[in-house]
Amino acid sequence: MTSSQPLRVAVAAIANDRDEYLIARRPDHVHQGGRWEFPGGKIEPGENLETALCRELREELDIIPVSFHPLMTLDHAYPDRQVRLEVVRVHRFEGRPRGMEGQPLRWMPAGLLHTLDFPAANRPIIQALTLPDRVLITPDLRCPHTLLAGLQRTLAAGWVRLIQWRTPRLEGEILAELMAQVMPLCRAKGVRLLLNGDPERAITLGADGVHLNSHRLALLGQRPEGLDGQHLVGASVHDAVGLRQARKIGADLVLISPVAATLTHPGAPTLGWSRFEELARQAGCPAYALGGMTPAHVATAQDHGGQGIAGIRGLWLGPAEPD
Ligand SMILES: Nc1nc2c([nH]c(=O)n2[C@@H]2O[C@H](COP(=O)(O)OP(=O)(O)OP(=O)(O)O)[C@@H](O)[C@H]2O)c(=O)[nH]1
Ligand SMILES: [Mg+2]
Repeated sequence: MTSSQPLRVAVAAIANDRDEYLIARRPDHVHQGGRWEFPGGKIEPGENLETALCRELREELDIIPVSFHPLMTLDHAYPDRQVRLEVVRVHRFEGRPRGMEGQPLRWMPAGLLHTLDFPAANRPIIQALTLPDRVLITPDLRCPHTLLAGLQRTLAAGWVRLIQWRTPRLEGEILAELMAQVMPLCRAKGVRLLLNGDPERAITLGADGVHLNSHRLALLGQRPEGLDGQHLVGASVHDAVGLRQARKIGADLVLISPVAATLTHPGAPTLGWSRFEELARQAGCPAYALGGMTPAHVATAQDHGGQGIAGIRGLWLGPAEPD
């Protein structure tokens, strides 16, 4: 096998209605043996992803997937083989899963998957399953009271689980004091917050991670120091060059923009959904559509290989226009 021909694998993240995922233990004697996996297997010559998925799930679990959408495509080089995991999220299936090859099965909550031993290629899949389908970006306001009030109203609505805190006009002590109030509010609701700014500052201020704008991303040679596996690193990208850089530094999620026309950058050229899809498929991590997006676009973004949408409008409950 040459490096230009990775082994294509259909991988199924099968969900039940309690947001648990079905995992199986790989037999000891096979590649990555003994580790947990998402059911699936090699795409045979002449098969497409869908036919391979249906065959593998029948052979391994005796179920028929009924409703599913593409989650992500991952290229990974193990020392002994290159794989391309074509990951699908299965929402509905017929039948009751059984380990047809004698493999142990388990339903696991998304939030506990990271505690188990999976093949190294699986990390972005597990990240994707724990990340929500929308990212709230805060409006660029200067008044801490208005921001705090908007945040409280937004958190009370309960629809946001991940926030990119982007207030470029707030600095120094004012930002530090505000974060000291914001972080406990988010924690109490189980909401994660990424500070758009300097990675060191994000850690000092107790954020759950950092969001890198395209300029900061371009300057980095590696994942920012001090951000461990529990922290998240997000990045803004606009093209294939940005995406490569995001992969290089091990970003956990990317925001791809501008997908559609946006009030924030009026008149700027847009990518459109087909270009978004090309980029999302190369991302190697969950990709969100940004630019002119509202929650009504979540399904469209997912149909195009995205994790969901990011934006201010439709998510933030409070004044959003610059003050
Ligand atoms: N099914 C599956 N394979 C994975 C995962 N992660 C991962 O790196 N792989 C790799 O993808 C390849 C697919 O393998 P597989 O052993 O499931 O293939 P298969 O069902 O067709 O098995 P067979 O050829 O023994 O019949 C293996 O090299 C495996 O290590 C995962 O989560 N699920
Ligand atoms: Mg298999």
